[in-house]
Parts: sequence; C-alpha cells; structure tokens
Amino acid sequence: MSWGYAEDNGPAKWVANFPIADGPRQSPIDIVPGEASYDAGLKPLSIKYDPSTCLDILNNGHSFQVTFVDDNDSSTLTDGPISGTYRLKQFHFHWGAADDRGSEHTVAGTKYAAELHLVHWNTAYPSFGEAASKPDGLAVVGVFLQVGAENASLQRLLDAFDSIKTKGSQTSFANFDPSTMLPGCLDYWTYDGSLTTPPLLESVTWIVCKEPVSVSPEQVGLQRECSDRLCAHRLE
Ligand SMILES: Cc1ccc(O)c(S)c1
Ligand SMILES: [Zn+2]
Repeated sequence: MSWGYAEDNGPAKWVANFPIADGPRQSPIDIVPGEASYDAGLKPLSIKYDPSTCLDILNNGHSFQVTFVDDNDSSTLTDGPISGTYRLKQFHFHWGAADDRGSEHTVAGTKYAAELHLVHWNTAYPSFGEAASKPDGLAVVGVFLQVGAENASLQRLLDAFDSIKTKGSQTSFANFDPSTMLPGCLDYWTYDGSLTTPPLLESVTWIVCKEPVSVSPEQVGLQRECSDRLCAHRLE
C-alpha cells in the first residue's frame, strides 16, 4: 500500500516505511511568530523566473505539479537565507478536505486553505536528485492560500486539470510565470526542515512567506473536487 492521506496510509503511518518521519528536522511545523527570532543578517529573497522554462503539468497522485526546465540558470532563487544559486524545478500545492484546513505549515495554530510549494535545488550539486539528499540541497518557498478573491493566475492551472484526469497523466504547460502567484510582500520565516511528503528528506531550507495570496471558494472547491477525482483523497 503506497502512502497517502487515508486512515490506513496517512501521515501517522508514514514512519513505518519512512523512519525519517521521526527525524530531528521534520516539516511541517507550527510557526509561532512571537517566538521567531529576527536575524538582521538575512537578505531579501531574489526570485527570477523565466516563463519559457515552464514545461508540463502532472498529476502524480498526491498533488498536481508544474515542472520546469532546469538545465540552466533561467529560473532561480538566490539570497534570502541561502547562499549560492538554487534552480526552480517544480511547484505543487497541498490542500485539505475543507476551506478551514489544508495548509501544511500553520501560523500560531491557524491553518490556511492550501499551500503552494516552489521547489528549488542547490546548483552546488549536479542535479535535483543529488541535491534532494543533501542538508542544504533544496530550498522551498511556501505561500499560503487564503479564501477570498479569485486568483487569476491559479485559474490558468485549474483550467489545465481536465487534461490530467488520471494519476500519472501529464500535459504540456507553457509560458506560465510562477511569480504571478507570489504575494506582494516577500517577508518570510525560515527554518531547516524536510519534504512534507514521503520520502520526507531532511534537505529543505524552508522559506515561508508571511503574506498569504487569495483564492476564491470556487477555486478551492474546484481544486479539491479535481484533486479528489484526480489525486489521493485527503481526509484532513
Ligand atoms: C521535492 C518535494 C516533493 C514533494 C513535496 O511535498 C515537497 S514539499 C517537496
Ligand atoms: Zn510540498
């Protein structure tokens, strides 16, 4: 039985096949702003995305993921808490069964409707696969989605759902600029953690944006309806 979000294969059961689930730097965490320390040495994020590196959209059975060409430095994350250049590899979302829950990280206990993860890998290593097993291998920018106004940028993704109806299906997806999904203010919390789904590798420098972006109730509903039809069922 592969991992998922059901009673018999959900997060509480992942440790059986992925013992690192009990590791020292597992994500997600509850971010408590009052307990976060201010580090004057941290720089603002430098995010530079080239829409022409956008390749395809995939339903991997757990989420839907947009993958990018990463054989050059066209789409990169630099500065912020990281050193060197990290290349954008893919972005995906995490969501839940209802509008009042679904994000992976929480802020002083508050759950958002969904969470966008923009996954970048450290070019100090030869590839994403190599970087994914190194303590400083990945940098994931997390953006909370809050139910409110319609998100025009997200709508383009949701419109592509109809062509990735079954797990493992993918379709070409071009000229999408992920920076259109970033909040206006890029202030962030950062900590060293892990992937939030198996294999739960402890290789992620987390960069969680403080400002959420909006998504309409219909869009979250569509994402959830599509995801339930297309991806793993989410009981959370
Ligand atoms: C590389 C990667 C894969 C799946 C994930 O949920 C995350 S957070 C990162
Ligand atoms: Zn993720």
